[in-house]
Amino acid sequence: MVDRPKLLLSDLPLQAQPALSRILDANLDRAREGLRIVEEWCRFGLNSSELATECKQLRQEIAKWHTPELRAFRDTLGDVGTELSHPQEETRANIGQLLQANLCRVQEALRVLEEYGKLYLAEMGSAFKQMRYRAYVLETNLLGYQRQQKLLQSSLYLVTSASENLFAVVEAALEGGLTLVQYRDKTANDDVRFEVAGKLCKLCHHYEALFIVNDRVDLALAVDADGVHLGQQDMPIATARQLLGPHRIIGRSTTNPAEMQRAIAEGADYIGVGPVFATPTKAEKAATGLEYVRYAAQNANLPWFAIGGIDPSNLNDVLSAGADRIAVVRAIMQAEQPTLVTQYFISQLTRVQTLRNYRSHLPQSHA
Ligand SMILES: Cc1ncc(COP(=O)(O)OP(=O)(O)O)c(N)n1
Ligand SMILES: Cc1ncsc1CCOP(=O)(O)O
Ligand SMILES: [Mg+2]
Repeated sequence: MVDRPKLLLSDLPLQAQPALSRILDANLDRAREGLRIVEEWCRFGLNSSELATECKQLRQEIAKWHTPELRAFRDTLGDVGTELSHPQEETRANIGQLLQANLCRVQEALRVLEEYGKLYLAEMGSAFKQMRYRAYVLETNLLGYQRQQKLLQSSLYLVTSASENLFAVVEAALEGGLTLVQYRDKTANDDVRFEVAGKLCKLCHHYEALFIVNDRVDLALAVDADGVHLGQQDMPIATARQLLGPHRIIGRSTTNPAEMQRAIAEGADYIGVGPVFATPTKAEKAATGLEYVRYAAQNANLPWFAIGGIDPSNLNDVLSAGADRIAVVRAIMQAEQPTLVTQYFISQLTRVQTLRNYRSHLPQSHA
């Protein structure tokens, strides 16, 4: 038996009853529909029973307030607002936008229910205020979960270098299927960095790729990036976590097992492993060689990216040493055809990941 609150519609002035009921009815519908749309993605897109359950519980709680008394005033034909829609409602560029739009719709509807609900029944206002906060938490958790999932799915990481064709090259790589980009510019002024990072962030999000900022937590926050990459000389992970909150990604560079273990203990979401080979992009850092890649393959229990001097000609050596994720600068930033190089890297990385995954499911005697 659903425990329905007792509504006191008859206590209201007569002329206000239909309008108030229609507002509540329409917004109860709106909130429930929006949540259903988000729930479907949590369930089928993210396979997250936790997030899907939260959507469902919120929906069910809202449904308790959707009484026959309220529905009785529904007058769809007489609703002057059914024709009104914003052009943005007609198109959704990607899942991120679709989720954002529907979460926003849910939060707006909950706010309307909170305010008009107070005229209806005192408890309704406070009940919907609680639900509105739950919707905010849901949004943050969903965003964080999406980021971690995307990170796990990313096998190729483009770290940018200053270039006249920066946006064209990054877009070409995104066209090739790239899902993880780091903005790295060691020399530009802050005003330039801010402008470029903001534009790159938008570009990456348009392609549903993650956007990470090198070194600078403040810049990452300023442009609403998905996270930050910190080297051994950059700020401690714990401090960055405090500033960025629990749902953004923090990466750490490592060059040896001790740094790797420390980064894991400190709560990094991923690590860089290298420079594997000597590279002019990071000339001051000695190469770790493939030995450290082998160590990472055996010991790292978080996503790790082999980095440093990797290109199509030596990719196989890195993969044979156990890597299944790589990060590159020059191989894409200086490529004549960044889309093709990206596609080549991703196809090779996917091949080894599929093979290793298959082998890991074989009985020991066949592996
Ligand atoms: C994925 C990834 N790994 C390592 C690094 C290097 O970071 P850091 O040691 O801080 O050096 P700079 O990039 O800041 O010169 C990286 N950026 N990305
Ligand atoms: C930033 C960084 N950190 C370790 S190696 C490296 C640069 C890698 O650049 P490239 O792919 O051009 O060798
Ligand atoms: Mg750094």
